[in-house]
Amino acid sequence: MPRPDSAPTSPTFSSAPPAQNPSPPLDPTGRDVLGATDIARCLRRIAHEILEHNKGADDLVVLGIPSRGVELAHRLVALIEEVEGARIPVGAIDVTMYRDDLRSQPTRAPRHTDIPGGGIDGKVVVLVDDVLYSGRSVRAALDALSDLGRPKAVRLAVLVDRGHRELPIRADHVGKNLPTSHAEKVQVRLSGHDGIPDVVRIAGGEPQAVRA
Ligand SMILES: O=P(O)(O)OC[C@H]1O[C@H](OP(=O)(O)OP(=O)(O)O)[C@H](O)[C@@H]1O
Ligand SMILES: O=c1cc[nH]c(=O)[nH]1
Repeated sequence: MPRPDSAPTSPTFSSAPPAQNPSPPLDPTGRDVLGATDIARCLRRIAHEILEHNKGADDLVVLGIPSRGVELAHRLVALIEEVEGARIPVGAIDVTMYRDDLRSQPTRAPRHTDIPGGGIDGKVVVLVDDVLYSGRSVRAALDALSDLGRPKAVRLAVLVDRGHRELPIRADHVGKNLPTSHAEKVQVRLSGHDGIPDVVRIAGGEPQAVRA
């Protein structure tokens, strides 16, 4: 969902076009933990946190991790722009080829990388994703970034941190911390990407009735 005037100018780094996988269905037995209003509120707070930490919008570049991180990145940038009245470079960074589980999941289709015209050298890159779990997607994103340039700093914003990190990675900005069991799955659906109202649902795990 690039903005009309955000077509990247040189340098640009593009891989394959976005894979259009249909969203898997939401688990009808899951429980909704965030709705559209909650998600909007989380994003507004994160936008303010980013500006506060960066002392304004100077040098910011916001990159979403496909797939839903890209929609969230665009939403965050719209909110930051609303506050700052300045255009903020926004794009996407595909992590597929940098994953350490490619051998065990060889069928992952490459997604879309779209680095804004000014590149990332010397910039404060804010990586955006919907869910932070093992941390392996973010690790892959850091590797992908290092092939594209040398940012002054990299920060991480996620809508949901569900815990269970397998790597020493933490988010700087978190919409909602959701303690989960390994057996559960956090399902995020966003109107632009999924064509249904925004929702975060926890699916799977133990049946509600036997939960402590
Ligand atoms: O911290 P991790 O263990 O890496 O898990 C988090 C990642 O998993 C999901 O992406 P997924 O690869 O399932 O693709 P999707 O965004 O298309 O759902 C999610 O969007 C995060 O990117
Ligand atoms: O629960 C999870 C774990 C990883 N990625 C998701 O989108 N949800």
